[in-house]
Amino acid sequence: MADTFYTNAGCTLVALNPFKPVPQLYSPELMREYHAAPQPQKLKPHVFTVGEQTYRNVKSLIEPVNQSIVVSGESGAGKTWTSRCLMKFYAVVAASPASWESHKIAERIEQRILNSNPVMEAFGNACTLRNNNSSRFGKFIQLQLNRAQQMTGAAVQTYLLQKTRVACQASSERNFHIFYQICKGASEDERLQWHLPEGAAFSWLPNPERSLEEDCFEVTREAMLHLGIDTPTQNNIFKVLGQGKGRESWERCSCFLQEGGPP
Ligand SMILES: Nc1ncnc2c1ncn2[C@@H]1O[C@H](COP(=O)(O)OP(=O)(O)OP(=O)(O)O)[C@@H](O)[C@H]1O
Repeated sequence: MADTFYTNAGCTLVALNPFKPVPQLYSPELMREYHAAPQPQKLKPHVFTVGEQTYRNVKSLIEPVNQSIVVSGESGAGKTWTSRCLMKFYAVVAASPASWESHKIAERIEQRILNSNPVMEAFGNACTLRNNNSSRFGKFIQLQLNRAQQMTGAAVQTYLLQKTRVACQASSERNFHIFYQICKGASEDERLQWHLPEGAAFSWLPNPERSLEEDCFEVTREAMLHLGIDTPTQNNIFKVLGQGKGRESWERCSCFLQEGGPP
């Protein structure tokens, strides 16, 4: 009721999911305010305080020591959101190189880091009963800084992807977003190539009528392009996904499942 979504519990920041947009809480101006504050912990509790404190820990030590932030909580608590927020924060604060050329390189790295989110989410997230955009995998994101604390790269390691969702979904849940994205977003030509007849229903793509903001194929394609996955490679990927939706593959999948083999 007070619109206060963060509080401290010892050294842990507790975040409450507002379940509504609160743009002023994540503006670049606020990021810079926490970044410039002499003592950010004296400002209101915020995920930017954690981000800044961690950044300063790397900076202040003579021999830099790796820093980790653990984001945990139940499904729908806001972990994905919080991780995205931290990545945006570092993209702003860890990118003020001196020369124009290095500024351009830093900008490209940031863009790639941020573009990894829609791709990971299209292929690894799905609509569940608890969360329309639920991550069905865990991830370890590593942001790499150089000695001047500028972002020079990132690596993402994923684990425990819920592969069985491809073939089995609980009622009222959906398959991975990417399948709905290609079904809804493919052009007539692509439909032919990817074996997606207009208006066809697929037994393992339940609840396609639900229209989610995550169904946007264009965003995924654009992000893939920025990550260096060119259009012919993308087409091959989507073709495999489209072909996998045929009845025969589905039957083979369910057969495997019944026999206890890999889906
Ligand atoms: N700080 C926030 N401000 C506004 N909306 C938020 C915020 N945090 C979360 N949300 C909303 O809540 C939804 C669920 O959050 P999120 O997907 O981050 O949960 P999660 O903990 O990653 O869940 P899962 O474990 O299922 O992947 C988001 O899609 C978003 O709409």
